[in-house]
Amino acid sequence: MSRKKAARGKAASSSPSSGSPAGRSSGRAARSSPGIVQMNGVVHPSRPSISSSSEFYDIAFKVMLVGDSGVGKTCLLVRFKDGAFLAGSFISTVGIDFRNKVLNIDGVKVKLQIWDTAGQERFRSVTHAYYRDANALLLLYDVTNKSSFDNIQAWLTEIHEYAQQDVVLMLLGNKADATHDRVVKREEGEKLAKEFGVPFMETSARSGLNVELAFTAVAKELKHRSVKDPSEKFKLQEYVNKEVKGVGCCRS
Ligand SMILES: Nc1nc2c(ncn2[C@@H]2O[C@H](COP(=O)(O)OP(=O)(O)OP(=O)(O)O)[C@@H](O)[C@H]2O)c(=O)[nH]1
Ligand SMILES: [Mg+2]
Repeated sequence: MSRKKAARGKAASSSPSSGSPAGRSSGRAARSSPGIVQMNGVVHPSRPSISSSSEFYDIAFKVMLVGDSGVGKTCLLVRFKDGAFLAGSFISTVGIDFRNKVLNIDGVKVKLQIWDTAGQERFRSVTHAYYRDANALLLLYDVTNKSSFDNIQAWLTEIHEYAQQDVVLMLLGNKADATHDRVVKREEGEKLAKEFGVPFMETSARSGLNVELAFTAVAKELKHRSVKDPSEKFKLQEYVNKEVKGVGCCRS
């Protein structure tokens, strides 16, 4: 059977490979299932599945959330996974955690294994160990916190040092709902993203603005790269520009 089952887990102290169910199931599948080809940690089944369960998937990718402590990485993931906002007091992530979500991208079930990293400096060495396994990175800053924006350049340096060269990267300006506390303009985010040639959008884990879009765009790009169908044209930047919603527009 070519379908793999998605899992949920926590891996605060485990190593990238031992703590990664996608990695483990990919390896097993590559050895035991004749219809599967494994490339770069990605599982490619050779025939369509007969299952319609959302727990099963065709291809799997690892996505990492990075950025300063407090920018909203955990809230963004919870919003995407559970459709809810984690209100109340701020509980900083310790080490690293992950959640899985399967998306249907043009008829292909794409499993995203999303790693939620700790933004605090003291966990940086843990985060470094996970970069090389990531297929995509969502780099967040907080539009109400100037230093989180100023630190983006340092994050990009770190990404260039530790992540794969072809990693899919997207810059997200989170907390776009907080209009009264905003200190970073959308145009500033756009300018920085342009400078570094990365797609950009503002998000809000609180309102849900562009949250689904951020993950879907990344999933589409990864699926496009892995399928390599010349008849299929997909440009991440164009897709984002077309689909992105502005503050005060609507819930996503
Ligand atoms: N207004 C607003 N607040 C948000 C949003 N996202 C997160 N927050 C708040 O920001 C604080 C930090 O959110 P987290 O998601 O825990 O931040 P984090 O990036 O995971 O932080 P670390 O785990 O320390 O790296 C919490 O108090 C959240 O309620 C958002 O979109 N809008
Ligand atoms: Mg967190």
